[in-house]
Amino acid sequence: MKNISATLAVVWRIAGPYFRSEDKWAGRGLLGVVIAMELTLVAINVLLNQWQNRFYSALQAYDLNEFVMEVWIFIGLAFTYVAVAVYKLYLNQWLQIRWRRWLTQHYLGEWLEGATHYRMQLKGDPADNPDQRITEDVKNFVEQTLVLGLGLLSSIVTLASFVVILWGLSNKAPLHIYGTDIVIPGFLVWCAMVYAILGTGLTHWIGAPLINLNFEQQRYEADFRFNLIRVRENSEQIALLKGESAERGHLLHRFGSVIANWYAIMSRTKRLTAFTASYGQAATIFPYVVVAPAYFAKRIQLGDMMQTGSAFGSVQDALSFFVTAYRSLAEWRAIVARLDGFEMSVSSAASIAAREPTIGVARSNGKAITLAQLLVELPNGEPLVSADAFTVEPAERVLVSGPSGSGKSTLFRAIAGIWPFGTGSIAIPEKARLMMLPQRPYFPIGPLGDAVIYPAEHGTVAPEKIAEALNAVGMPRLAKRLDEDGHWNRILSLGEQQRLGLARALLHAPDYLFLDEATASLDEPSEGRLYRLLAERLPQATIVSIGHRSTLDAFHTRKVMMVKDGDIHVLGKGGEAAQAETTAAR
Ligand SMILES: Nc1ncnc2c1ncn2[C@@H]1O[C@H](COP(=O)(O)OP(=O)(O)OP(=O)(O)O)[C@@H](O)[C@H]1O
Repeated sequence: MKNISATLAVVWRIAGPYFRSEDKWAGRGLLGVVIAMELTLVAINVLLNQWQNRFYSALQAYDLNEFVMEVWIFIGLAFTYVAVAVYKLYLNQWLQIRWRRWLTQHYLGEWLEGATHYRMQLKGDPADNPDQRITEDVKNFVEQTLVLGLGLLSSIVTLASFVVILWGLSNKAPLHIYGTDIVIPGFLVWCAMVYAILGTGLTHWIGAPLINLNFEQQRYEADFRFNLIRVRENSEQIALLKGESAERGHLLHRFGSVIANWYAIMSRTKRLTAFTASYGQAATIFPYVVVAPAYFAKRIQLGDMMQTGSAFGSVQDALSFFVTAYRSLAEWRAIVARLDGFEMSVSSAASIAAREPTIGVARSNGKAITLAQLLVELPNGEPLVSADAFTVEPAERVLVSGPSGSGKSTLFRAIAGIWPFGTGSIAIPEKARLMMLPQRPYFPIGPLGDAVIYPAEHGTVAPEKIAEALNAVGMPRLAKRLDEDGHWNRILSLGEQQRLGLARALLHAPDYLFLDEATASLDEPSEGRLYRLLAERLPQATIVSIGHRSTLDAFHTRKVMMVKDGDIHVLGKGGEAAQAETTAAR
């Protein structure tokens, strides 16, 4: 019970916001109409149940006129039923897509807000595979919540209506054993209840492990898919290293978990189906057996008997709602748990700054970037880099060097404001625009022109300007292919990607440009040409580079070393001593 109310609280937390959103009137309106239609269907079922009594009584009495009239009534009821059922489904689907659209936009917004998606990964995110949450889980949540919610409502109303009918019928057909009437008020109701509750209880007992098994299955399937995607994305590396056999081993190992869990699901489902199928079969005959003594003692008519059978079936259907919906209920709870995990993870990643001491990145009135008492840590709390009273003046050209793994890239991440682990502060001039160029720039799949100007949107930069920038960085061939669609990270060599990265920097013209080994894959003369190009085109920009090549010194006005100090590195001014120390550390 506690579990159910906890699940319902979570469902309300996930579902509620849509019905309070800007689309609330459409959502509430559609939901209201669908509920009204669901109730209309229950009402028609009640009328059909009463119709059954009159119809079979007419048959038993060979009353042709009554028979013909009942046929017309049936046609009227059936026609209404079909019309309501069709539009109930149609409007339900309409509500589903509107709700799903809103929820997807909402989740995408929160996941992509700031660097939440990145922080979720850094924190060793427990809500694995956000792609699955935002696609399948959102879709299934909306679908199943409506199916189960409306099913529950319809069951409750059906139960109430047919309990009244069965109660009345019980008075007509008292329990008749060995020639004596035993009067138990509403005994047909009690029979139906006991039968259904017994069935529900046993089903829960047999089917409970399916909840967890289904949850695990989704996880294993998603892991398997994710690893296949990784192979596809890294197929060149794998082919070069002849890693196919290792990959096959890893993939089959992961697929093994899918299979093993599936066997467990099969075995449990077999037991559950054996029970629910037997239960369903027995339910067909059970009510007739119960009222047969009264019928054969001629205490009731065929019409009463048929109406009892159908009313009994409806009460039991309503009560057995959990029996028949068991599987979907189990899946639904698993979906709710996954969406809940996703929401928790998003909000925990988004609110890291509010909960833990973090690196404060603030806009200031000053003209320089200043690092004060900065200690950058790893996600597990280990200290990595420290910097204090370190300033980068406007238009300066700074080269940061130091051993591999000393934390240079992580320091850049901290300055960009996406690395929250650590303490201290980073001040950035109020209106300064920063741009980070990594060693491997990211290009969205699509037209080349859009890939170059990313994250600016399509059409915001004139094609001639893009073509000119590509010419300037030595890629005239690509300047003619701006409209061509492609997966540019796969098509272009790393050196070419780095040239495109610099073209992006020329087009965005940031005030501060951070180059994290952004030209490391180019030959030295080309690297030199590109640095001279940056100096010529972006004379006011401050450039901070990370690089290992000594040839880079010529393009920078200051060189700063990462100096080892115990377990961490300190960002300090370059000098003979520092240089010697870092060399020794290598
Ligand atoms: N997300 C992360 N989780 C845990 N450790 C990390 C993470 N990112 C980086 N590290 C660790 O932080 C250390 C510094 O990494 P970083 O990439 O900043 O080094 P670097 O000085 O730029 O190295 P290189 O010169 O090789 O590029 C490394 O030991 C790395 O393993």
